[in-house]
Amino acid sequence: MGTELPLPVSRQRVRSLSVPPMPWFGLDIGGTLTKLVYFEPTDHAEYMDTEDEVQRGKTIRHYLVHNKAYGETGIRDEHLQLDNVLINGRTGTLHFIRFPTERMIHFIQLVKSKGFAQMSSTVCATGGGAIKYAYEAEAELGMQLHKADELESLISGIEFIAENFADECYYYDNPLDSENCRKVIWRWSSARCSTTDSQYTNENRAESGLQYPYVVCNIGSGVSVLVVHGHNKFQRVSGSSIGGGFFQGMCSLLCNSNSFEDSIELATKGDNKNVDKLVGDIYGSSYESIGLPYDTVAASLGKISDPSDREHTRPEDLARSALVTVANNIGSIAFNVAKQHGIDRIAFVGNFLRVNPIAARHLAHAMNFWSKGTKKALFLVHEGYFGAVGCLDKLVDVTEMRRLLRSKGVNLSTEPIISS
Ligand SMILES: Nc1ncnc2c1ncn2[C@@H]1O[C@H](COP(=O)(O)OP(=O)(O)O)[C@@H](O)[C@H]1O
Ligand SMILES: CC(C)(COP(=O)(O)O)[C@@H](O)C(=O)NCCC(=O)O
Repeated sequence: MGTELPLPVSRQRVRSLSVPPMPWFGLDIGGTLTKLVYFEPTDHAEYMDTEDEVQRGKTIRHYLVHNKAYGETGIRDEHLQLDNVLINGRTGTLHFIRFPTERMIHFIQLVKSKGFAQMSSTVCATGGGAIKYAYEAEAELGMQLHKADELESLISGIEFIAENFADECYYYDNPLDSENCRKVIWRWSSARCSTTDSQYTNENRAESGLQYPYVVCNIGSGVSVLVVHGHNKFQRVSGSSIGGGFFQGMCSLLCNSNSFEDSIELATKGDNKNVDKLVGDIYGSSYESIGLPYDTVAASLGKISDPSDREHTRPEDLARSALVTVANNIGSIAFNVAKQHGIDRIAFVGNFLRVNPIAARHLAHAMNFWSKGTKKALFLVHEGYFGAVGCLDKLVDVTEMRRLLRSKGVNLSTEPIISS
């Protein structure tokens, strides 16, 4: 049976598919943050939505779209809202909501108390929490999650958004030059493929509109680095535990910071040169023969190894050092992956980059500097939401597969759909 499975459908065909009942949610339950994407259809007139579906949509819309904050910790990122999105054959608006994963049980109770569980017919879920909280969610709410793999959803979401929204990707020109730094839109789907490795071709471009290959570096609680060769073809090649969780943990310990936003605010006011030892501090100049400039960090926190230094250390400088250390370390891993695979484009995503242009600019500089300008760090506006979008977008492949299997007379069970 496996060999008879159809290839994924092209986007041109999706309008003709029968799709699961509305409303649709994509939920990415991560190590720190849960990301919820709500699709609000705007094309009821064209489709035969049942009265029941339209009514459900109105009730959920009233709660989600009329508010920007939910309970104590839920937030809707209104600035990220996408209108006129064609997803799984339907047109509508994507709304982006987040809350801390530690509130997940509370969230399940809230959904139950508002009676949304019976209403939301299609909840696609990904991230570690889709496994960890599956029992509670399904038992408490009496519904089944459509589970999808975290990294597959991530790539699927990146490709869906980057293909459909021309202004999604950008890079930095002169990233560390405070006067001349500027953000430049990168038209990913129309730029020429610039890979240096002849084994990679543009063969998939016609299908997806994007160029391959590219590297994705997802900076969430931890870090995953993936090489994407083509549509649905990727490999996780590296990772690190020194990511967003480590940064916030360090700021909590070193600076008594209670939130990510506070840590970023501190780091913005700080100067890591007060606590980090630079190449210039050791050499008195740059280390030219191996190409290390004067202002490269040689040793993070290297200036405060003596206990007496602690009295004069400012929390702002420590937060900045933690931020730069994490960014440089990730930059080094991502650059080495790109170099090893001969790839010139590295897309950095994940919520560590939220309200965090300092980290993005350090990453951009690192890619530029170490590749002598041949490799480009790309950033995406929807930073941490790609997994949630991707698991929703993947619904159509699963639906199509089920429909075709049914049409071939295969008796499908009522097990949750698990795409792996
Ligand atoms: N409001 C926030 N609360 C907590 N962490 C945040 C927040 N905004 C950004 N972050 C950063 O984003 C990281 C989580 O990124 P995310 O991509 O959502 O990963 P995960 O899926 O592991 O939760 C945190 O470790 C932190 O560094
Ligand atoms: C385990 C994870 C995929 C979970 O994803 P996250 O919730 O951090 O976004 C990620 O944290 C990770 O890849 N950590 C690094 C593990 C390592 O390679 O060292």
